[in-house]
Order: sequence, then C-alpha cells, then structure tokens
Amino acid sequence: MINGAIPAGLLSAVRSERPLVHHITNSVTINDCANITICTGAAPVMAEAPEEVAGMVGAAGALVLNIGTLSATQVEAMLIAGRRANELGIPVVLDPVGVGATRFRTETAHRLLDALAIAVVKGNAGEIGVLAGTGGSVRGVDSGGIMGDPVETARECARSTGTVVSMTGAVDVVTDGSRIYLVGNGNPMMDRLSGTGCMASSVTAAFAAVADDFAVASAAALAAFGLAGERAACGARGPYSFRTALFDELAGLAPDDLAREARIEER
Ligand SMILES: Nc1ncnc2c1ncn2[C@@H]1O[C@H](COP(=O)(O)OP(=O)(O)O)[C@@H](O)[C@H]1O
Ligand SMILES: Cc1ncsc1CCOP(=O)(O)O
Ligand SMILES: [Mg+2]
Repeated sequence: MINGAIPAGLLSAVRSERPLVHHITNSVTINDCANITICTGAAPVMAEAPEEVAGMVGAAGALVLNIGTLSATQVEAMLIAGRRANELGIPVVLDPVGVGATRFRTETAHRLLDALAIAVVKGNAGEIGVLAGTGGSVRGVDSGGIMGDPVETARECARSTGTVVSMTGAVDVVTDGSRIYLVGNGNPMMDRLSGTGCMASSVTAAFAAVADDFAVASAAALAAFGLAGERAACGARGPYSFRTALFDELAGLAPDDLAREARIEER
C-alpha cells in the first residue's frame, strides 16, 4: 500500500490552491463535472468556443478534454486549448469517452494523442483496450470488456501513447508504463449512474493541477473519489440518492480520512 499521507497531501493542496480546471466536455454530464470539481476543492470552468479556449486555458491549472458528445468545432477547440496548455506546461487529461464505438471518436482520440502532449488518459476498460490496440469493446459509452490481462492492457496503452493511463473499474489500474498502482476504493453503485467516469476525469485533473507526478495524482484522485463512493453507498436508497450523497461525501472528505482509508497498492 502506498502511504496514505501522499493522497491526503494532494487533497489538502487542491483545497488550499483551488486550481481552475478548464473542461471541454460533453453535454450529458457537464453539470456533474462542474459540481464534482467544486466538491473536490477546485474551481471548474466550461468553455469550448474556439475563439476563447486559448485565453481560458491560460488561467487554468489543468485541462480536461472529454470526447463524449464530439463535434468538428469541439475538436478544433480541443486542439487549440491543448496546444496552449502544452506551451504553458498545464497538464491535459483526456477522457476518450466511447472511443471504438464510431470511427469519428477513434480518429479524434488518436488525433489528440498525436497532436498534443497528454498527461493522463482516463478511460474505462473497453476504451483503454481500444486505444492500446490489444482488444477492447465499447458499446455507446459503456465498456464491453477487454481481451487479456487488465494490467498488461493499461501498461501497453501507456507505452504506446506515452501517457499515464488511468483505467477505471472495480479495481482501477494506473500506470505510466513502468509503475503500476491498483486502487481498491469504490463501490458498485458508481457503475449504475451516467457520469461517474467523466467525474473521475474532473477529480483527476484537479489533483494533477497540484502535482508533479501524474501517476500518483491519478491514483490519489481515484482513491478520493472511490472513498466518497463507498461512504455514499451506505445510506443510499438507489442510484439517485447515491448520486447526491456522492457529491456530499466528496465535499466532506477530510485529508485525514483519505490518509487512513485510501487503498492504493503499488505492484
Ligand atoms: N464495480 C465497481 N466497484 C467499485 N468502483 C467502481 C465499480 N465500477 C466503477 N467504479 C468506479 O466508478 C468510476 C467510474 O468508472 P467506470 O464505471 O469504469 O467509468 P465509465 O463511467 O467511464 O464507464 C471510477 O471511479 C471507478 O473506480
Ligand atoms: C451517456 C453519454 N453519452 C455521451 S457522453 C455520455 C456520458 C458518459 O459518461 P460516463 O462515461 O462518465 O458514464
Ligand atoms: Mg467514461
């Protein structure tokens, strides 16, 4: 297990620095992403007009590119914002929502990975399997699973893309291609809501904004989000009361709680 003081320190840093997290994201979960960013302790802004994204990202601590409801104009905006973020050294988190489901999504994900220095790719197992080229299936935005070993899939994706890969699931796998972190926090209720994957990217970006090590930041973010999910599940009557509790529990999560209850195993 990695020492809980590490994720706890990052959560404290998010709360004290309150970084701005610029999102170019989908129209389904955009409000959830804004609010989970606030509950983490950071500040969200959603801006996607090509005319303003370079200006906006200049004030940000991290940039999220989420391809959930893509359009050609959004791709243009992602490239402009991503290039400016790279010039300024601002970490970029790519959420390749539904990659593999259509040619447009797959081509766009590869185009972003080729054109930009992406710090973290955060996706579900199917999405990471597609990007790794090792076999993954995606139906709509849902993972249909992967061929082979999850750790090897994530590692291959990290190596082929040159990014930190954060692959979510019952146990999250985070790797930079050499180090492997397995995050055990979370609850199956998180899989019964649309948007928990997108929110995981927002939380990851908030942590990346205050970190130098994006693999550790990604694992810490998933531990914090997963721990909020564990606590939220306790009193929930179903997916929607769980959803409300998920925001409340993350907002109320103290760094000391995370220090004690984060379950991040280094392989
Ligand atoms: N069965 C599960 N047990 C615990 N946590 C889960 C489970 N399924 C998903 N999660 C958590 O829910 C979040 C979203 O993951 P996932 O469902 O894989 O993403 P997506 O919504 O992109 O398909 C992650 O933080 C992950 O750890
Ligand atoms: C349902 C849906 N359709 C396009 S984007 C989106 C949300 C996907 O969110 P998540 O991957 O976090 O469940
Ligand atoms: Mg997703």
